[in-house]
Amino acid sequence: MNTHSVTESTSLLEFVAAAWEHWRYAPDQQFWQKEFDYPAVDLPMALQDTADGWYFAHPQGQEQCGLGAAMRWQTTSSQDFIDMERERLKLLAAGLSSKTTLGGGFAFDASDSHDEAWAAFGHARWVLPALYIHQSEGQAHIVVTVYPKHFASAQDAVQYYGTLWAAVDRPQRPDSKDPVPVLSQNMIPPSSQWMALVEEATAAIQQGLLHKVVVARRVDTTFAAPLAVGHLLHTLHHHNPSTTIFGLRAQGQTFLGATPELLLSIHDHTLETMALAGTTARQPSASADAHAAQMLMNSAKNRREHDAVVNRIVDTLRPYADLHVPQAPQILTLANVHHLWTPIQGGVRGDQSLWSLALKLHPTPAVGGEPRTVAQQWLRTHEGLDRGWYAGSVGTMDLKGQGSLWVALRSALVAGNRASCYAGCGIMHDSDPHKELEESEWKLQAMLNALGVKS
Ligand SMILES: C=C(O[C@@H]1C=C(C(=O)O)C=C[C@H]1O)C(=O)O
Repeated sequence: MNTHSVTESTSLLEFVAAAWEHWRYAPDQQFWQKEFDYPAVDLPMALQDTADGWYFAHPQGQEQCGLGAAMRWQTTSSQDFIDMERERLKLLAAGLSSKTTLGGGFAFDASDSHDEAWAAFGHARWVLPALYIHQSEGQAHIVVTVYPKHFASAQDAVQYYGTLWAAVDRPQRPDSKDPVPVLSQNMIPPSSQWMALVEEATAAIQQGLLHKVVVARRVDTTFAAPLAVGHLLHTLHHHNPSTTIFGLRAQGQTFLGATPELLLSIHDHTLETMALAGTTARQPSASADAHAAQMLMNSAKNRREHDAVVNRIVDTLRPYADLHVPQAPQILTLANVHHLWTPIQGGVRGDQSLWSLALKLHPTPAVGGEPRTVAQQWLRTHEGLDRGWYAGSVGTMDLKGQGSLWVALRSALVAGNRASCYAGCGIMHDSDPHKELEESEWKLQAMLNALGVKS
């Protein structure tokens, strides 16, 4: 970690105070960092108690959480989309450890004008957390990063870190089991209108304007009391153990979900990504479930929908990596649905960072369409929905430019007692609007079940 002259034996808050005092005599050292180990804590609950933070839980059991901000980058206008590649290099030059982890992501459409509902998140948002916690197997590893310039005094700094630490270091709280009653529910757009939109998409494809487009819808639910996001994250994890659970908080609002789809990860010059497209519902009996998966595998419409994603990913990444692409998809089975899935790996040539390659990939035709710019334009003029960060990307990256970004699916924006859940479906020339509506409902279930709401 970064050098500092504060002794190893100091407690977290003593370190914060000492960092501020030392900085007055060594102002050239902008950041002060310290690592320590601690018994595992309830990170979803810590996130719930912190207005600004992020959380990821991985299927293999590791959790990552950032609380508060030592530095924050956020863009509210599409003109100045943040170049995190440049910011990453600046942080390295400032002497921060290359293992320093940032969390954040970006909206689906960088040129979209966002609804008020998404204002807290902006177009893109990355945070270097004041407290970073990585934990697995009952052990937490904590990194404190202090940027003393933000604080008028050591006391100010101690107060800020003290509040964050209080959210972490507290007794286990009982998890509320009862769902919060629903007051009202609103489909955006109403089902019949959404099916008409799917028909329009099909017509545009039949006319040859585009090959595929993913059309989304939203369900807004108002509850009788504020939602507890810590509890929601626990429930999502419990119901969807093979997905990546994410929660991002900005100004007390939370964007959270259980995504099965990796946009891109890069570690040690090896990249991983996937094509995930083509969907069918799970069935109650084992034999019917296996039959449903086989039908999906044999479905010409789903295979074409899937191949559009594989081909786009391969064409985009081939100039930068030696790719291994399986000949045929496999079945990925989740709590509510089966998907067609092609995992793709590759050796990255040169120094391509996560950020630079992810921006080339996003949005894949799994959430946007093909051709990409035509589909984006079609969605802007027809979908009539501000997706915000839904189908955008969320993840973590370190200062070496490594990390993982997921496609923000099976997700909801939660603010107080309101939740907006999103889902979309890949439309091809032969899509049936009724079937697509049904498919969007299976996808919505991941969030609605966690909220205790029947779709
Ligand atoms: C767009 C969503 O999911 C995407 C679309 C899929 C499909 O059309 O079959 C499958 C997986 C995801 O890539 C969503 O969940 O909202």
